[in-house]
Amino acid sequence: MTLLGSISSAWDDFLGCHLRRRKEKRSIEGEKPAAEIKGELPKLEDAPFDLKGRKIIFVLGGPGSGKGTNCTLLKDAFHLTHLSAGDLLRAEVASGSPLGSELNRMMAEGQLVPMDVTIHLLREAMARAPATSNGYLIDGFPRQVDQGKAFERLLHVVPAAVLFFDCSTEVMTQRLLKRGETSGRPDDNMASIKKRFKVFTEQTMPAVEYYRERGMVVSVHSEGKVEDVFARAKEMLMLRIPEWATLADKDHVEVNEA
Ligand SMILES: Nc1ncnc2c1ncn2[C@@H]1O[C@H](COP(=O)(O)OP(=O)(O)O)[C@@H](O)[C@H]1O
Ligand SMILES: O=c1ccn([C@@H]2O[C@H](COP(=O)(O)OP(=O)(O)O)[C@@H](O)[C@H]2O)c(=O)[nH]1
Repeated sequence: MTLLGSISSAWDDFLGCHLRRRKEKRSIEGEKPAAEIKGELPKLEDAPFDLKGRKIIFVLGGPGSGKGTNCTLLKDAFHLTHLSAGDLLRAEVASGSPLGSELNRMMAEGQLVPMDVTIHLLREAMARAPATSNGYLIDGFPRQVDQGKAFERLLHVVPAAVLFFDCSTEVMTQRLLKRGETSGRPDDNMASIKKRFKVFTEQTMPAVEYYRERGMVVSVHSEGKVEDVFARAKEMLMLRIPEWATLADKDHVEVNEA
């Protein structure tokens, strides 16, 4: 078994312990014993998360569709907490932990990392939100139906909406190649981009469809100027969550309505 396979097994095992309350030990072939790898694993808590009245918005869309760009603008407009799952993972990589180096390898390949890592990082970051925060923009998560279900089940919360940025593959490719000139991200190159599109189509789009069937998707066409896309996203969110209209920066609202 490869190290990655071993780690995945350990992760599955670990999650299983929490979800099924079943303890199971597996020996790891390769560089590290299971116990040592498990020592690096996050502890997933299966307990209600106190939202303090805040709403959760999942923000989805293909790689380069504009999730991060719009979350940065929306967070300021509505005084929200923006949590990018990818940024949280990249911070773990930057920490230099052994877990981080495995994550880096998976991300450079465009693969999805085990969800207990992302859910753990998101939960911790959500708990650190300032008291002034009105809600959470969870950017780039869930990447699969099961990830979304696990998030809801483990935190005992239901998102208020799923903001979906709809963009053509051609435009996303151009943006990512341009971003790759300065981002320093190991996955902003043509080979990784192709793999990420495949994962998006095969694994993340079914999650978007799952939420669409639940009537939760707010779809925004994300081609065109940044300010236009942002105006559309903001308007759609205010329609979906009317109380946020009163939170929005009044100048912006007046400009958009003119
Ligand atoms: N409307 C837009 N027009 C042109 N470039 C954009 C637009 N929105 C985002 N970008 C650029 O495209 C790249 C990808 O956007 P980003 O927000 O990082 O997407 P994602 O978070 O979905 O991967 C970034 O370099 C960003 O500056
Ligand atoms: O919930 C998540 C979010 C991100 N990723 C990984 O992080 C990478 C970058 O994701 P991000 O959302 O930062 O960027 P995008 O691909 O949307 O531009 C993905 O390709 C995955 O390898 C993941 O596995 N699970």
